[in-house]
Amino acid sequence: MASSTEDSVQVRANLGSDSRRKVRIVAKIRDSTDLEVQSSNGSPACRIFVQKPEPQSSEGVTISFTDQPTTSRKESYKLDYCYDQNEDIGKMFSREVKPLVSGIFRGLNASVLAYGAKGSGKTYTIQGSNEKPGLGPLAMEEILSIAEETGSSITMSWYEVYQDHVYDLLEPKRQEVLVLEGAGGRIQLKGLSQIPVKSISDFNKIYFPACTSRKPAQKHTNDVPHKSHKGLIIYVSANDKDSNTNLVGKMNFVDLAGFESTRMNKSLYALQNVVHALNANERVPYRESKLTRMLQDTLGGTSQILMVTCLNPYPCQDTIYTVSFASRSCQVGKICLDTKRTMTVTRSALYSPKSGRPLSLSSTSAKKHNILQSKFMEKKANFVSSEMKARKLFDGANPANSSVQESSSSDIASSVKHSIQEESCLSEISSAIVPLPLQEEEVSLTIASKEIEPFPENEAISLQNEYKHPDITSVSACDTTMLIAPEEEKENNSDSPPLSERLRELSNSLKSLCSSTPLSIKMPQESNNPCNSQVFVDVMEPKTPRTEQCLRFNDNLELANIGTPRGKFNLCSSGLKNSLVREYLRFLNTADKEELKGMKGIGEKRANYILELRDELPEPFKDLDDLVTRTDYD
Ligand SMILES: Nc1ncnc2c1ncn2[C@@H]1O[C@H](COP(=O)(O)OP(=O)(O)OP(=O)(O)O)[C@@H](O)[C@H]1O
Repeated sequence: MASSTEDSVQVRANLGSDSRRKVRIVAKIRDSTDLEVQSSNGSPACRIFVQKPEPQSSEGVTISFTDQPTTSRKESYKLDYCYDQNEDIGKMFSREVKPLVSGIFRGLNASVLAYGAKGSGKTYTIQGSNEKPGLGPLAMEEILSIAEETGSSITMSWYEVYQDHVYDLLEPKRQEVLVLEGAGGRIQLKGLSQIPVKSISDFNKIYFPACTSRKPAQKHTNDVPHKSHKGLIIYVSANDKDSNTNLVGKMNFVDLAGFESTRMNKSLYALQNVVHALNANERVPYRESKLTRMLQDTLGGTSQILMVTCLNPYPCQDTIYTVSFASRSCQVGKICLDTKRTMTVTRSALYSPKSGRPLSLSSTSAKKHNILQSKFMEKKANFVSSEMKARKLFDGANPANSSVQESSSSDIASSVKHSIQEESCLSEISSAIVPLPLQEEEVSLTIASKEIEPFPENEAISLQNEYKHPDITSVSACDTTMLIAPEEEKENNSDSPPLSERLRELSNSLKSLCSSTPLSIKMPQESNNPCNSQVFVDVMEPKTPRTEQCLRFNDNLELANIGTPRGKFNLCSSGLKNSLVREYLRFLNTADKEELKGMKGIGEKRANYILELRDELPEPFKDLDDLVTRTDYD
């Protein structure tokens, strides 16, 4: 067991200057392997620099990279702390994890998550080995020693999450575990074994063979790498003498799947959103994946959370992405100017508002671009029919629907104007965003970063006016964060509507758009209709047409026929509709009953059905079709 003079330092309590944040985020730089040292010839192409504050300072560290391969710009990222190659896991345990242990004996929960690119040291950090135990075994040792003194009992579980299914790793048959949500949001892991642990040698005998046995829970095809998350849960059952009650606390140590910015694991993506929402004090989208659902009670409420961002010593694009994500989650709601020219607005920019997916910074070849484009087009074509089906949800339910249909285009326009403006301001960036087809368990996105130029001066001025931020001078690749940033600024402003209100506004706009759509957009089956091909031209076009950017609403827009301004809007706005659909789905996946009922067209009955459906479906609503089948009930 590592000991350190810093044992007593309650680093956990230090979440930088922002006390609202729930998740402490530290980095750990892995030791270089001999091979890495040899192949770099002593002068690696890119290095990590860590600038640390004074030892007792509450300021975080600043991480930067030399010769950033993807952006050729010098960015710096702030985190709560960074453990360099000279600082071992024992030291990290003493400073970060040990202070959490006493809370577990008081009935609190905690999560320690290791996140990072492939091979960055996540398993080393969480599990370690018999010789060099990681944070999990070190915590178990500490917990066992306290349990001995206090007479508490300790049990453990060991699980794997693969392709949105949870498996019991202590069961030889790798039985599937059901994640159930009980009263008061209590998570029950049905079928997960929990075995008593009396000593650390007992634990090591169980844990390390289980760690090394990489027998997959399910059959994996040869071409898909086995990327799973593994978690160790340590349960403490302690007797509280004062109240004579039994307190149960648990600690969840999760070794997350290796991260690749170009092929994002779906549950990792969901976890990123959860971490971000926790730190930003926003509604937390736990239901977006099995992993986040099952972690809900060790992440939510009074839980203590530590995220360890593992870094390869010779950074690559994934390393920069990892640090960038971690830093954004650390800095939510703040704006930091990294260079004279560039601005990073740190907000929930884990995904592009246009694609709803995470962004990465690699370049894409033209060939791949074309293949993806056509797949993307297919998806968009389906979207038109989903959109039509989605109308069913509202048409039947909303007695006032006719008035929605009859509402003038200028009404619709004013309600979505803000979104359109945001979107059009982003068109330069979004033009370089190429969504890859969805894998069963992965979402992917690549940005051809080289194609992204800083915004022209006049657009920066328009952003400055629109978002009332004097520091905006230009925006470039990494700064896609700013797409959502204005909202964060508004959230900080007490006069501004909360996020839920904005989502409601967006969804109402969606309904208005859906209601008016048939007037100008025909169903895709009518393939000889020239209107359809025009719609798809818009969909296919990888570079958002400049005209869209210029297309502002005008009070005299006429109701639709394809040649009118309204018709043109319908043709050009599929991106907007798509974006609204995504916002709406996000709302449906996370809103509580009262919020659902606040939506036009959703009453008590529909809200109940949506909530039931959310519980029944193995994953969140991904498409409006997911709702349609159930909305036929009335
Ligand atoms: N701090 C460290 N000191 C020495 N060796 C390390 C350290 N961290 C990791 N390693 C070694 O680096 C290699 C990769 O580490 P590890 O398997 O933990 O990475 P990982 O991020 O879990 O990989 P994957 O994404 O494939 O699961 C292993 O051989 C491990 O022993």
